Amino acid sequence: MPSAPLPAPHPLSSAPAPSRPDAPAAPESLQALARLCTTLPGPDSTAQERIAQREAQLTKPPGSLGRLEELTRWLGGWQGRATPQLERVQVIIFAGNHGVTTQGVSPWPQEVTAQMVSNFERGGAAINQLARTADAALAVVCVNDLRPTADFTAQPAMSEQAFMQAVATGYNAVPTDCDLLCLGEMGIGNTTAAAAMAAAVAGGSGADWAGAGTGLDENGMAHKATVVQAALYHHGGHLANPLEAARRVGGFELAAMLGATLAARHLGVPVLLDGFVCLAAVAPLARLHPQGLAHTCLSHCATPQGRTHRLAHHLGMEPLLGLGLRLGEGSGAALAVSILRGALACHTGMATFAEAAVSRSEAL
Ligand SMILES: O=C(O)c1ccc[n+]([C@@H]2O[C@H](COP(=O)([O-])O)[C@@H](O)[C@H]2O)c1
Ligand SMILES: Cc1cc2nc[nH]c2cc1C
Repeated sequence: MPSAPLPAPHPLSSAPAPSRPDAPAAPESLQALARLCTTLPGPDSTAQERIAQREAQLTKPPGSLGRLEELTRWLGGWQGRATPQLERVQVIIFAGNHGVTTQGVSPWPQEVTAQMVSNFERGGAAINQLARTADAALAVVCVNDLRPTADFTAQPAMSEQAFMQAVATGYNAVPTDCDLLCLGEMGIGNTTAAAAMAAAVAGGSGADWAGAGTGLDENGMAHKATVVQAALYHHGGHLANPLEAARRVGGFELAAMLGATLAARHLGVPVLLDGFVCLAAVAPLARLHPQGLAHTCLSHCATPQGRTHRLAHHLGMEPLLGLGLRLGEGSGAALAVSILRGALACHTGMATFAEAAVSRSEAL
């Protein structure tokens, strides 16, 4: 990826970079994974405090940059930097295939997953253009070599070993030195897996969570809802355990996104999540730890009434954008990078009241 010139650094960024915590090795069993999900580091509160102090000195009415101010604190808190940076932004697309496609839940054939991976590699997809404009590196990871999961209406999507391997693939894919991770996915049929995951984590029926995906009509959606419902019946009480839900009704790329999000937490890397599939994949982290998704930010929701918004609301998350995107690939996450760059540019580039000789309001 060609990289644009970096912005002039704020004087504080010449301070030595904090040493990154070494993440524990990828967990090898479901029990070890559950343990790692419940022993999560918190943000750097000193960095957050210093960011808030500088924010209060900048030439603007307090709070007037709205969510941008909160985003700068979020970035710095999880990076462990009083001056956050976005020099190395990484988009990772995890690709996987789904046995449940044999039930006719997607209007597209399974081979489109591999074909789109080739398209990503040749630079022809939307995410290639959006990652380039975000000045982000792009990596594509085919999970389980794109061999499909089992049809989860009749058996678990993955064995414990295959699930743990997919989690480790995601866990080990996160560069230790990146400043921000954008997650994306590609997998024909994965909105059915995401719908089942959403039902398992947030409750509700197949009809509550089965959407149009890549373009089903009303009849197609009704059929997809019955397929999800059949999976919910089949796996029953096992789905109360969020990691078992991810193994039984998730998918390879969803498991990898869960692993990547967990590694990012242990590495001090904030994460921008893409749409419905991405959110459903990482939702187990929120069920296992009350702050399990605090280092993540949901980049977008297609519509305020839609399923992604409903799931986000259930998880206490507020999307940054609402552009009607329903592509996947990490497209919304890549677009949201520019919002973070804007927040950071204001925080590092604005003059303080003292520097600019602007009088402060006595009333505030
Ligand atoms: O991220 C989303 O919100 C989203 C919504 C609809 C479709 N997709 C993408 O479409 C594919 C899955 O759609 P489907 O209909 O085959 O389940 C997969 O590659 C996703 O990236 C993604
Ligand atoms: C063409 C196509 C591109 C995609 N990108 C992400 N999901 C996708 C699904 C399809 C079908």
